[in-house]
Amino acid sequence: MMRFAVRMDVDLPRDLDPAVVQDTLAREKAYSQQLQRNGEWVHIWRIVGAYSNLSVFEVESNDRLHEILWNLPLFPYMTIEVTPLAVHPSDIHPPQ
Ligand SMILES: O=C(O)C[C@H]1C=CC(=O)O1
Repeated sequence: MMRFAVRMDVDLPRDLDPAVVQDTLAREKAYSQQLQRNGEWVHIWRIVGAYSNLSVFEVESNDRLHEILWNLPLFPYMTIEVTPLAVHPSDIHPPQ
């Protein structure tokens, strides 16, 4: 398994139809929660003071992470930064 920290910054256009915004946010929540249930989206944290999140993904490949991110309903309105992670040698709770 490969682990990644992903920062997502959301920037919704101010003139976007409110019905489209509502539908997109509902689909984004369902999509995110499904991936959390299946174990690929391990953590999601709000970044204080920003319409942004910091998430950790555990996936089988770069291609799988790309597929997940590409299919985010909010993808057209996001800037995404991906950081690959390795286990730290000082971690007293290293992942299995
Ligand atoms: O609110 C966000 O950070 C954007 C997005 C990521 C997951 C989700 O449900 O919404």
